[in-house]
Amino acid sequence: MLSLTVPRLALRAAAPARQFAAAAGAGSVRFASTKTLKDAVAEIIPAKQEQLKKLKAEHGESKLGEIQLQHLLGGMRGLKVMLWEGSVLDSETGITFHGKSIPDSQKVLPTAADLGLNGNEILPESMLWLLLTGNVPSKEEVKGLSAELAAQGALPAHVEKIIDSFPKTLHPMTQFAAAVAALNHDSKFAAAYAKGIKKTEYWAPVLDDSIDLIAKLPAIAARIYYNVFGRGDGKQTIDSNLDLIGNYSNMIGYGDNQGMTDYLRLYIAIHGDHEGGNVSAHTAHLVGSALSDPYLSYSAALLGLAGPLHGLANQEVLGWALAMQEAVGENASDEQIKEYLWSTLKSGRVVPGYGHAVLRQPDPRFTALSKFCDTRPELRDSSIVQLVQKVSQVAPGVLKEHGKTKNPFPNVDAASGCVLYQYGLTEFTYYTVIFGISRAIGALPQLVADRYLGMPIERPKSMSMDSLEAFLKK
Ligand SMILES: CC(=O)SCCNC(=O)CCNC(=O)[C@H](O)C(C)(C)COP(=O)(O)OP(=O)(O)OC[C@H]1O[C@@H](n2cnc3c(N)ncnc32)[C@H](O)[C@@H]1OP(=O)(O)O
Ligand SMILES: O=C([O-])CC(=O)C(=O)O
Repeated sequence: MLSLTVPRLALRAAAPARQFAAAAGAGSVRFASTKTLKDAVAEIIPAKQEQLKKLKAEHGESKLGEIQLQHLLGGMRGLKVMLWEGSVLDSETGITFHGKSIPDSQKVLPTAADLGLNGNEILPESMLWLLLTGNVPSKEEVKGLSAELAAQGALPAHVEKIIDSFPKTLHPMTQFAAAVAALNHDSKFAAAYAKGIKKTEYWAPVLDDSIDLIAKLPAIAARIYYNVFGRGDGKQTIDSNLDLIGNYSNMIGYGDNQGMTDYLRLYIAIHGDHEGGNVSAHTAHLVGSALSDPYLSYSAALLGLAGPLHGLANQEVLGWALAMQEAVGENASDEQIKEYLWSTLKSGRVVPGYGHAVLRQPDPRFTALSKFCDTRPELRDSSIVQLVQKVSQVAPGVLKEHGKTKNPFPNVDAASGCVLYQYGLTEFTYYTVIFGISRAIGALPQLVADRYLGMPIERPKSMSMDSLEAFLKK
């Protein structure tokens, strides 16, 4: 890769980006299509700030909807109350990342093969670049980003010690969130804030911290896996020529399994962002609005992801499907699946992996993961993958008849775990940790945007029932 150490300003072509060079920090710069992610973010900031200014000036008092009591009591469903740049979720067509659907992204984003690596799936680095900048990166840019992440992937000793001190019985997500929070020991943003950095410059150390955190997530996750389940290399070795997930797959002992490594790339790329209102993304944004650094903000997000109605559902799905398999045998008929679904519903539990707060059609992420299974004989022939796919055909009818859920179709969590299981990663209390590596790729770019857009501390108004009654009487 071409890389020259020259003064950054001398090479920068776009005039509006110059004012951000100081915030981006002096250092080396790569020519043309090998610009760094930080350069690429600096370039888009002036236009983004201008867009926000114009929106405020022209529409500051425009209505975006009406707030009814049912919104306050119903988890604020459908209220347009957050700015989120990376992705938008449509209830019928699903997620788009800067306007690109999952199939669009699969067509244009650099893959493992594009970087000369084994595998054909999108690299999460490519998705991260798209989410942060709105642009499709070149292969060279992705390669540069992979190298940057590999260079920062090793854990500080104090974090290793903290992870090693946890009892094996502590849920992997609790360990994950605690280890991520402890990385804030070295937060560049927290240190810069303590020294009095200007508000207009916040975004640069927030981006530095975000990249550093994403770089370290695989090693944290792999160390937890090793400590709790005794699997993986135990040392979290990083190969500087590999992509983020190639390294992660090695660390957890799957480096020789191309199917699993490629599945992890796809999984982590498409679980990254699901607009802003979901519990994990919203939490990162909320905590970040208090100017807590990215490590603290993302640690809080992980604790939300660990809930069974959100990310933990993928763990729940596997446990539920295996219990069904145990109860009815390997080749369950539609009738047996129906009966099992009804027994779950009648016992007052939710069917994990089904329903969604926004989507009203099958989740396109479920479709993408199912398509991955269709292309691989080892997955096509797997009894657990087949069972999960059969359930996805039977459950919507049962859930419609049950008549409660607004969306009877599978969400992403219905599909994600069975592939891990088939590849031998059978410890399903670990599954949400993999989701947690991914969600950083969506939640952290918005923290960077929040800071370059100067978004304020989030503080909605709450009401007691008495104050609501008094208000409504008026
Ligand atoms: C990555 C993700 O986070 S994707 C979601 C992962 N979570 C799951 O798969 C867990 C199962 N699904 C659910 O619990 C829900 O569908 C959620 C949490 C995803 C969405 O919740 P909501 O927006 O409140 O759903 P909805 O408005 O359709 O709920 C209406 C009723 O249907 C019920 N319902 C919703 N989904 C299901 C389901 N899968 N099984 C049984 N009942 C359900 C709700 O519990 C609610 O019942 P209630 O009126 O007695 O409280
Ligand atoms: O959008 C949601 O509410 C939940 C979800 O699917 C996600 O966060 O990926």
